[in-house]
Amino acid sequence: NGKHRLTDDVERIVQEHLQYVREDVSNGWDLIHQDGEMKVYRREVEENGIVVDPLKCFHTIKGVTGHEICRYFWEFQYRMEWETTLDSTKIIEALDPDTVIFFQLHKRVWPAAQRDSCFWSHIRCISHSDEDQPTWLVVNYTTPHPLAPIKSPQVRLVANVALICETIISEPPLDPKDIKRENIQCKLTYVAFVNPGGWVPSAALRGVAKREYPRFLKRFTSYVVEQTRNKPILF
Ligand SMILES: O=S(=O)(CCO)c1ccc(-c2ccc(C3CCCC3)c([C@@H]3C[C@@H]3c3ccccn3)c2)cc1
Repeated sequence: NGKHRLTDDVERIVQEHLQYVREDVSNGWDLIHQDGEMKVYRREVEENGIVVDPLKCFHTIKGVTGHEICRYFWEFQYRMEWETTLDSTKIIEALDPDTVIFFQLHKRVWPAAQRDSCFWSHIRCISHSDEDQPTWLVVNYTTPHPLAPIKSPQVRLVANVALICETIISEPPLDPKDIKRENIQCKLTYVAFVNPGGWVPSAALRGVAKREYPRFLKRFTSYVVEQTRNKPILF
């Protein structure tokens, strides 16, 4: 796809996430939520008294591919179907067929001021020669934009988020055309570094994150399972 002004930034951040996703969560991470295959971890980090806790979630979803999960996460037209924490979302620029810039208004979380966000969103397939299925990923990364002016009282969020997915095919039939949804599953890793962009009471923000991230991941993945149930498998 065509080169654009953010090509180098996108490449750098994608490579950083591909390294980071391998880091294990054994030291310094707290398991804050577990629901079946979903495990949500958090590290407690503050920058100048602002909570910027990194979040890492591992989940295995039966019946969908990593491409399907990433596609529904990246595509604009589905966002308001599964995102319950947004007042609005819109694409303000398309940089290439796989990289767009979103401007979003996030629902206000009392007593904090309302947050808005402007980030480039990039979807990519990383094909491995050895493994049979490629890795699909989406990265959302804050960027300034003339069409997303910072306007008080909204506070600009700073986010660096990645959704990285592998597809597992159990008992692959000889002919790939015979693969059924009961033989596929997606192993996803979701990482989020969100800086609220201004002061929020630490306990309140940690409470919101602990409640909202698992809820949003469960709702999003269930939405994709529902939407793909009777559709041909998108590998
Ligand atoms: O995965 S994404 O890229 C999907 C793009 O639509 C993404 C997900 C979540 C956020 C996010 C935005 C605002 C807030 C707070 C900050 C102060 C007041 C609201 C939070 C905090 C962590 C808590 C939270 C977690 C999940 C959902 C909503 N709330 C998170 C941003 C991007």
